[in-house]
Amino acid sequence: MASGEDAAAGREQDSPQDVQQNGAGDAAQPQQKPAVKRYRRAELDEEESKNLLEAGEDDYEEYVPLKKRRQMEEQERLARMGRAPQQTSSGELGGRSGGEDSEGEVDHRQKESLLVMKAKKMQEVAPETEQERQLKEEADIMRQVTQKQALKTYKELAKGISYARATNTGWKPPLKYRLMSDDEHQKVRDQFYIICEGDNLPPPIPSFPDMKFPPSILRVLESKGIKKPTPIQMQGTPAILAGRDIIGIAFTGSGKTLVFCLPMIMAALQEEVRMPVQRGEGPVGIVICPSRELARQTFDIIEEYGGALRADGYPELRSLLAIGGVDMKQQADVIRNSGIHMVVATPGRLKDMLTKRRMTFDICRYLCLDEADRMVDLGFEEDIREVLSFFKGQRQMLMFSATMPAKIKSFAESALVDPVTVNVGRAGATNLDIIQEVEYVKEEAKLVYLLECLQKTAPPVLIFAENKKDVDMIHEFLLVKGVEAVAVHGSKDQEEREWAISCFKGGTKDVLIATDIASKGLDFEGIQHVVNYDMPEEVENYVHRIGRTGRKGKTGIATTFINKNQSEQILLDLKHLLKEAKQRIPPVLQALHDPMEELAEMEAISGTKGCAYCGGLGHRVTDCPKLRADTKEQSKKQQDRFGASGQSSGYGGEM
Ligand SMILES: Nc1ncnc2c1ncn2[C@@H]1O[C@H](COP(=O)(O)OP(=O)(O)OP(=O)(O)O)[C@@H](O)[C@H]1O
Repeated sequence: MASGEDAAAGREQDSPQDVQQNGAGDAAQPQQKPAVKRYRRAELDEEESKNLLEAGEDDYEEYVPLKKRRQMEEQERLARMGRAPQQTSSGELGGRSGGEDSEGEVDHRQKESLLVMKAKKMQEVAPETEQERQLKEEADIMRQVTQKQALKTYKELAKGISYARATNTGWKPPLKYRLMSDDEHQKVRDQFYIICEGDNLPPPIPSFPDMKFPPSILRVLESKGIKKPTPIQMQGTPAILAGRDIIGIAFTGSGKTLVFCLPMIMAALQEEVRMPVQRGEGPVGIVICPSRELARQTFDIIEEYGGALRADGYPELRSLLAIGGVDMKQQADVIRNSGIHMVVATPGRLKDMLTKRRMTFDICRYLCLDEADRMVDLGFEEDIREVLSFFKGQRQMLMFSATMPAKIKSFAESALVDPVTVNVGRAGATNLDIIQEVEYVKEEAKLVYLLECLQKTAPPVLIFAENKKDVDMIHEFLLVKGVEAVAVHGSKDQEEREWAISCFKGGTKDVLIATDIASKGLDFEGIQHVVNYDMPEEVENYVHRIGRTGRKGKTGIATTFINKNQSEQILLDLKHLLKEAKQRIPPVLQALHDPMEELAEMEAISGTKGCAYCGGLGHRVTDCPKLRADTKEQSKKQQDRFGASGQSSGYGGEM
């Protein structure tokens, strides 16, 4: 057997490149090597060279004795660490003083070398930069917040069931779209700023009749002045009609509701024609909304289109509004007595009805979460999970919102099968049809200034405030001043809420004052002005609030009062939104130190603009106030759950 030295020498002769690289520090040797190589090559004629190449000898390297090689390695290591090599007494270069290494010393060094060399190597690795450290930290945070249980039924989780293919509805785009190339489809998407991700993308269809809706539906659309699909409708509707799961993100007022309502009506109609829904059966499709008001609005839309179908002789499609604050027995009776096709619900009431077996999902195959991210934010995630567990098989799942931060998106994706993501504009961006004005108003001057602000436009005007107390206070003040105002917040009873909304929608009241309950999804006709009496604590709420104006392509104004009571972080988020929408930035916001200016490079590297958790553009996830608040809230919930009473705090109730 060869000695260690021989073996080592033999191995290293086999890999001449190592020698070549390691020998870089020896003044004489490395210069000699290429010379030897050149000399040998020069001597070889072409024939010999070919022979040697074939024989594998072209990589000839001069043999370097082990001792010398060690010296060279040591010298190189020292050079890398920035230290000058020491000269030994014998004049040789080496890391140790006192002359030559004995064989024993060589062996000893070989034994400890694995650990020592690893430690040395680690020292040699370049230290992490601040940017790298932060990116790592961000990735860790996002991993933790998105490491939630997949959004599936308990059975699917337990049995590891997952679906590989989207549901099949049998719907196909008209032939002319099928004959178009992918490039031609992409051109249409580009023209309307539609960003679409997924496999086998369905084509965008810029015409309602081409989506093959029955004439009754086309007539209602026309009667409402809805002539051409908006970009989200153009791409989202065909995808849903084809049976695909989708995440739809588009700015406020861009017509998302029809994207999921019309295909649900078609699915219900198809089911009724195939096998009529009997007493106690249903629904075929369900839409879940974060607030009762939004649920009612969506329900009214479905009723209208369903009614038009029936008037034209199509089978009756029965729908149900399942929201809190209304007698559940009445809702259950509708199902028991006649069966239903479509349900629009809030999560809490829906969960109750399913748990009490007043409704089943036996034939349900269509589920839409409207304002999906807000629902998770409002603490409905567990309710949705439970609701989902009542499904008996695969369902087509849709999620819509104007804001959809990364944490929700990944949660959503866990539930979707072969999804299509349709994005029109950046998720969380403000609608560009809104003129955004931000004014610094001292707390004590707000009420008086509000009155002045109401003169900016004709009614109807919408005023938002963060707290119920402020809503009541503003309401009282405006009533005293003779303004025709109504108010809505979560502590008012259902009847009062519905009355206020219908008065405002009907035009008998000029001003509606509300908490964020009315900020998501509600579609009030012709609002020209939204006043934010305060800046909401979450920037997404700002986007939803001001989005009540500037709808249907009309221009609107949003006035937001800010003062020193707002945190710098939310003001920075606001500043970035204004910048993005090319709005005037008031001096008070301009003066804010903006850490994001220094983090531009990091944004480019990570590919995430602003905060991946809440979507705010003025901070990174490591500084997210919402994440901090949510984490605190979660640990409080856990304490409550396992606290002295031993009782679960349950869900927070719907808005
Ligand atoms: N293609 C269209 N052309 C013109 N108007 C439309 C079209 N589609 C929908 N609308 C109208 O635009 C208004 C806003 O639609 P919708 O409420 O669905 O918006 P949204 O995207 O859901 O907004 P939000 O994010 O605030 O919930 C409604 O009054 C609706 O009737």
